[in-house]
Amino acid sequence: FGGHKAETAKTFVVDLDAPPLQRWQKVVQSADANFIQKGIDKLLRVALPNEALVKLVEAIAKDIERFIPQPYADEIRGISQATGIPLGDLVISNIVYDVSASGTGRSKACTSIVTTDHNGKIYHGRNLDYAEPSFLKNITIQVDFHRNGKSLFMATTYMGYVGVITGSRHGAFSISGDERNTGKWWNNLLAVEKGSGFTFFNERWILENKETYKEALIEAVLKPTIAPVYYILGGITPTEGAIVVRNAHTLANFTMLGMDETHPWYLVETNYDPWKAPPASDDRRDAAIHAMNRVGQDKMDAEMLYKVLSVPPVFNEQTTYTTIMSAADASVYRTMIRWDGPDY
Ligand SMILES: CCCCCCCCCCCCCCCC(=O)NCCO
Repeated sequence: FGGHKAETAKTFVVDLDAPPLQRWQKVVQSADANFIQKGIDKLLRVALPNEALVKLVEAIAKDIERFIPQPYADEIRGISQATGIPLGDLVISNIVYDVSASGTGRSKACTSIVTTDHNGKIYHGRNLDYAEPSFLKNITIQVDFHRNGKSLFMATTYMGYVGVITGSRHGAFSISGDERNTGKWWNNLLAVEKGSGFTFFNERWILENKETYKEALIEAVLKPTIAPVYYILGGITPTEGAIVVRNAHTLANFTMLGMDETHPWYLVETNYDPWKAPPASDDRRDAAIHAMNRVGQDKMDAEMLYKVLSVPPVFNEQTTYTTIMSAADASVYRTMIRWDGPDY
């Protein structure tokens, strides 16, 4: 692909003990607000193609006190104050997944893999694929969330996006979210009104508040989300890995490491239910399985997992970044911005 090289994403510290309004100031002070504003405009046009939906989402974004929970509301407000990007645009960008994920969605692509090496060490890798990838590549960052003066968890996000789609809490668990396009966007909006959690605010909440893999898994299974989603979790011992398939309010299904007889040492999730065959038009799952089996458990490590996630079409024109993490080993957390992908 292309002639460019992947680059390591820059890391910023966000101090959870600082007031929410100020937490992201150092992160966004280097941001090109004009570039982000233009990118948001393009991204929202693709993600929210329906005029009725746009109007409803604008109404939600105006009523930030009612719909957006703390501390996220104040964090987004602080980013708006620091950059001059209108608050409503930032709110909509931060909840775009929840209000748009549906069976009528645009192209689907994202891959998460949890694997064990021959010693039982867990590696968790993911490709984050989304609309407007060249914009998103430009704003991809790693965030080292601190509490009590110490690193609590690492996450990969986009500048201005305060939810977490990919993250690892040291010595405990890692988690990634893949889009599940099974619902209807109007049901997602009704769920906002009912007070369910925004999917990637929930994921961040789990990273901030749950101290073990087991606790994180229970939360991912039980906590209602606004949109359907696949949460993929990795732990720190050889059997700790799971795909949690959520239908917004309820659990749809659950697969654990070891359950698949053909490859008990790893789990692969793209954007399709594990018990159904993926569509022939977008079979990234079998491509990933084939690549994992070619490497084999004996040779599996962080570098090999990165190579698996670099095999087309697992790696594709919408891939913005690849993160490799291992909750048991804080030295393994690396996000590569995929400038080596095909131009979008
Ligand atoms: C102010 C910040 C602007 C950035 C907005 C970024 C929005 C990103 C939303 C990402 C949602 C990710 C869903 C999971 C990934 C996935 O499965 N992708 C395939 C389906 O599109």
